[in-house]
Amino acid sequence: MKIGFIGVGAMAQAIIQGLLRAKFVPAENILVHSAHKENYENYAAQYGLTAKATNQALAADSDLVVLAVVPAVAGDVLGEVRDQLTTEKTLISIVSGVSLSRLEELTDYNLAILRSLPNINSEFGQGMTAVAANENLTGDKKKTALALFAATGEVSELPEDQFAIFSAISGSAVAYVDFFIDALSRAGVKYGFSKETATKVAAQTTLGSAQSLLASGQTPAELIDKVCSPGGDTIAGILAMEQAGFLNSVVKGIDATIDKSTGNAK
Ligand SMILES: NC(=O)C1=CN([C@@H]2O[C@H](COP(=O)(O)OP(=O)(O)OC[C@H]3O[C@@H](n4cnc5c(N)ncnc54)[C@H](O)[C@@H]3O)[C@@H](O)[C@H]2O)C=CC1
Ligand SMILES: O=C(O)[C@@H]1CCC=N1
Repeated sequence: MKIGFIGVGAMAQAIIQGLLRAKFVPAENILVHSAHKENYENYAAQYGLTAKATNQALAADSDLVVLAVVPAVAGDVLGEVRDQLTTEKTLISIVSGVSLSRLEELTDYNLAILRSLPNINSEFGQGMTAVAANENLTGDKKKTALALFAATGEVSELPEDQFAIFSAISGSAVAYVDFFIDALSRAGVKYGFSKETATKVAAQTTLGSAQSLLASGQTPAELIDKVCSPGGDTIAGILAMEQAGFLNSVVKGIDATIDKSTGNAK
């Protein structure tokens, strides 16, 4: 099986690294093409992938074609490869905000298509990907397309009308969680920790907290209560964070993300 990536930017590279890590297919069965020859050729050479000279050549030689360009060029790129996307192939789109019906309109109404929204943690097998299949993607073809993302982390089938919300609290939220880790780390630096130590402590604490939350089956609020000793330090910190608007600032960030991805941003 050959998997071709149109676009080899940050997200495509994370998926490719996740697939290589999981040995999902041999490296040479991953085909790549993007806008800048020197970038995709060097990347392919570095990891033993196969560089293709054009989007058409890539699509013609791939069983699964992963569309991994920014939304603004997705229509043009699909127009370019429309003839090569024959119905024995599967198209996987990771493009935010482009619906299955739009993808069908831009290609072929008989083509099997998986719309997905991965996150960058796929690189280390820790991804969280939402998927929605069109009605042509069934049976073994569907199993294979889902297996690609399962090789890089967790996968959840979701109705398309929830994709923008998912994208905000997963795809984009990787950045927001890192923003929080950086804030903790800077606070450590304020009190004299080196940035390196503070970041390691903050990141491991975030990782451990997320793992404990998932393992415990409890709600975040229940775990917060366990840490807040009566009359203790943590409740003082929680109240000060709330006074500064922590919860609302997070929700406002998610509102802005959803507005931007649904075209409602001012
Ligand atoms: N970065 C992330 O965490 C996530 C990104 N996405 C989606 O992934 C897609 C790509 O995003 P990034 O990787 O962040 O962007 P990026 O800017 O890092 O990568 C875009 C890639 O597309 C290539 N490209 C541009 N025009 C092209 C053309 N005509 N033919 C072939 N390749 C072309 C560029 O050379 C580059 O390799 C977007 O649609 C985004 O919505 C989805 C979930 C998470
Ligand atoms: O920022 C973006 O537009 C993409 C979609 C989700 C994560 N990155």
